[in-house]
Amino acid sequence: MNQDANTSDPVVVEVRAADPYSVVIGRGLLPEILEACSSSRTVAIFYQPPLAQTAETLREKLAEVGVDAHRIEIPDAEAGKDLAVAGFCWDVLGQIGLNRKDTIVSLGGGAATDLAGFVAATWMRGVRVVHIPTTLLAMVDAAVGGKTGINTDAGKNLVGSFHEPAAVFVDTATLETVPRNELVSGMAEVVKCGFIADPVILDLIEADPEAALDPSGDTIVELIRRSVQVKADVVGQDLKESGLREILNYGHTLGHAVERREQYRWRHGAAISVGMCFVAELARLAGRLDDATAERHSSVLASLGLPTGYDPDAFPRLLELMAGDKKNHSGFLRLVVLDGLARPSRMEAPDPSLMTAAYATISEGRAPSGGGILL
Ligand SMILES: NC(=O)c1ccc[n+]([C@@H]2O[C@H](COP(=O)([O-])OP(=O)(O)OC[C@H]3O[C@@H](n4cnc5c(N)ncnc54)[C@H](O)[C@@H]3O)[C@@H](O)[C@H]2O)c1
Ligand SMILES: O=C(O)C(=O)C[C@@H](O)[C@H](O)[C@H](O)COP(=O)(O)O
Ligand SMILES: [Zn+2]
Repeated sequence: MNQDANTSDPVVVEVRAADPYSVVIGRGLLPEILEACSSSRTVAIFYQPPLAQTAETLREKLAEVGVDAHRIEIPDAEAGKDLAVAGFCWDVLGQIGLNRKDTIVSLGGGAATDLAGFVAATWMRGVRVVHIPTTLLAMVDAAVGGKTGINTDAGKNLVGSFHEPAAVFVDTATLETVPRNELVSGMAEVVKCGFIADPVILDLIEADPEAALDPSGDTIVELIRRSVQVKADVVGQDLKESGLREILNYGHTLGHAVERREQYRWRHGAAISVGMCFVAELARLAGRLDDATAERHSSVLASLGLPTGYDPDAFPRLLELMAGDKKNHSGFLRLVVLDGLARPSRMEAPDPSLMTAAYATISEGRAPSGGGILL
């Protein structure tokens, strides 16, 4: 959102939901952001600490067009997805008098869009939210589709709401300050989109993984556009995850368990990278996925620097944690698996011996405690 960044014509992906909205992808999107917010009398900008200067620039520009804009810093990363932080945000909204004609803006990674989206969903039973995702992961995934939430002692994202944004502004110039490990983490969700729906994504990454990770290159913009399109197509058909949307949870059943076991010190993308390798191997052992597609998981994820296995001793605990997954029915584990490339399906009540074997295969040779990969 740097006002000095080179501008070019933005690409727009439409989310054809009940209340349609646009995901605008480009560089230097400040004019579009101001236009999206300027009909509100009051705007609250919830931002993560590294975005303080950007938040101040946005606040000043909104003030120049007569908006009573406030910037409110939230704790970084998963520490922000917390009930006490949501309570703090509600208090601030009360103090600044934000009402149903007004707008909440999120500025930051997926933890910021999830928290601000949740606060917007609950304040006055729902106010407008505009997302400005600033990590790769938030651009391709968290800012689109209306899933909002916080973590509780019972698990990750167990408290939340479906609350779609009024608009999403993906300013790719913001990627230039994102630490490399966060870019790598975001690539896991990009790869997910490749396996579940758009294999061209995998071809682009395999052709040159370093180019894919270049925050100012053309490849990353194409990967963002394709991933956003995958997500938009899915959530446009099934906002509330009554069926199709579950495919976006590919790799997340084990991945969320790893995140919790690591007390959120692992990056989300690193954990779901392991989760995708696990379900690929499980589907292969169950005779549902061909060897080449299964092996392609670990090769493409490893080429980006993502982990493909985890602590060999952790599986009993991970199984306990997976029992709380939101996709489970009637006490049975339900996993998203592939029956082929871009052919997502479900596996219900998986054979425990196959799961143990799949986990052992991906974790072979790993050090206990996950090998210290925090990514
Ligand atoms: N709602 C959804 O559909 C959805 C989808 C995927 C992930 N998620 C959630 O998103 C979260 C992960 O998001 P994330 O990976 O973006 O993590 P994050 O929000 O924790 O951000 C990662 C780090 O990058 C920093 N950062 C953000 N933008 C920056 C910038 N431009 N320059 C420098 N530093 C910057 C942040 O301050 C943070 O330290 C998880 O909680 C996950 O559950 C939600
Ligand atoms: O949008 C979705 O639907 C997803 O599942 C996207 C996931 O990448 C994302 O991590 C999401 O937050 C997971 O949601 P949850 O319902 O499994 O908590
Ligand atoms: Zn995810």
